[in-house]
Amino acid sequence: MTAPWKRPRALLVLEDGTVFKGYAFASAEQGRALGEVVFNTAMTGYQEVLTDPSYKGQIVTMTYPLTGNYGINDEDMESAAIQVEAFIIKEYQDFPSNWRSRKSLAQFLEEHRVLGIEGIDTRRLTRHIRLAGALRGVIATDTDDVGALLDQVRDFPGLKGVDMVRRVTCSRPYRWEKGPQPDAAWREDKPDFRVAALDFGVKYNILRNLERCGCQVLVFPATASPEEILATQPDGIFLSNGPGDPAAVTYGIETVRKLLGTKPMFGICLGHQLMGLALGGRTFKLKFGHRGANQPVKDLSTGRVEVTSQNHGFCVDLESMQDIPVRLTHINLNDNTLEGMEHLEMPAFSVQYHPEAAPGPHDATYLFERFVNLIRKDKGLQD
Ligand SMILES: NC(=O)CC[C@H](N)C(=O)O
Repeated sequence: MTAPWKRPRALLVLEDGTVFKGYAFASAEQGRALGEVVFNTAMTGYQEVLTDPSYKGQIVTMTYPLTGNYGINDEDMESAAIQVEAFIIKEYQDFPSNWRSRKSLAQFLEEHRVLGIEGIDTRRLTRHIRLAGALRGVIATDTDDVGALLDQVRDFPGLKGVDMVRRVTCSRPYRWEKGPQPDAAWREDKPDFRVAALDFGVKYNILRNLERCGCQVLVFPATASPEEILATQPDGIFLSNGPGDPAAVTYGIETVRKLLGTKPMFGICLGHQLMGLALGGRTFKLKFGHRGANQPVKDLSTGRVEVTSQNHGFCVDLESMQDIPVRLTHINLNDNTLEGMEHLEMPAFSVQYHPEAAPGPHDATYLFERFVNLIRKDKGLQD
């Protein structure tokens, strides 16, 4: 690890011409990284954020000013790799202290060849994004030529209209049991409910939660056909989170449309957005998105407020769902956007936020039990 005062200089150039100066604390030799620059307000959980496939195509900055102090462990991976395009922090702490820590954040970024920079005024950056909206940006350690970097950023297509799911979905089906297994067949010796999960960029903690609730899970690539999925005779269908613009995942929308009503269905985040689109609704891009661990969501049937973990830049348009037979179940208390819905005629429900947390509060884990109860009811095991 290079001493802070010897670290390579790094520039962050945003599409509107704003420039930030900092230092690379990991993978400086990568030279450049391009992506949509977004902020996450969680105070902890950088490992889960870095490995969440929903961040593909994005450069993430943490608003919490000190990062790296508890290192990287073996348990908090949300996928097998780092998914963000680059990582921006205020101050890097290179002396991890935690009983679970196996390596430092810098080592982790180096292993995955992902650029990490520090010394950025992340408060200014976040305030800028809040005013201007999420912006495309480039990080460079290999040049000071702002004009050339600006040209490069402006050539970058951004996320709108781009299918990012293809970059993160699994290449073939697999079974999940305490981790990805090499086979893709149900275990006949297990009585658990059988859930087919469509992998649009699934977070491991969702699969862990399904397992915890008594489900065995087969994970399918996003391009799997409805016939292929139904041929395995699942008891329920799960639609995962994932990166990018939901409207660009046309094949996923088509698959969800065909699967709706066949088996109980539960969607999270991108899965929720795809369900909204499959039902005939619309999605739009939020100004700067919701990313953090303290988003207040109201359960409209109980009036209870949940503090939730979130990571999304797109949203299902509430208005567009008005003539569709769904009940709105959850609403965001910060900006009144749609957070959850339930179909009135089919066993299907979805949420925009993350009941699996990772990182974040566990207020909403009851939704996994709700899914299992829906499966139970469908199988005639419960009224
Ligand atoms: N976490 C997710 O599934 C994100 C969904 C989608 N990519 C969005 O940004 O809105």
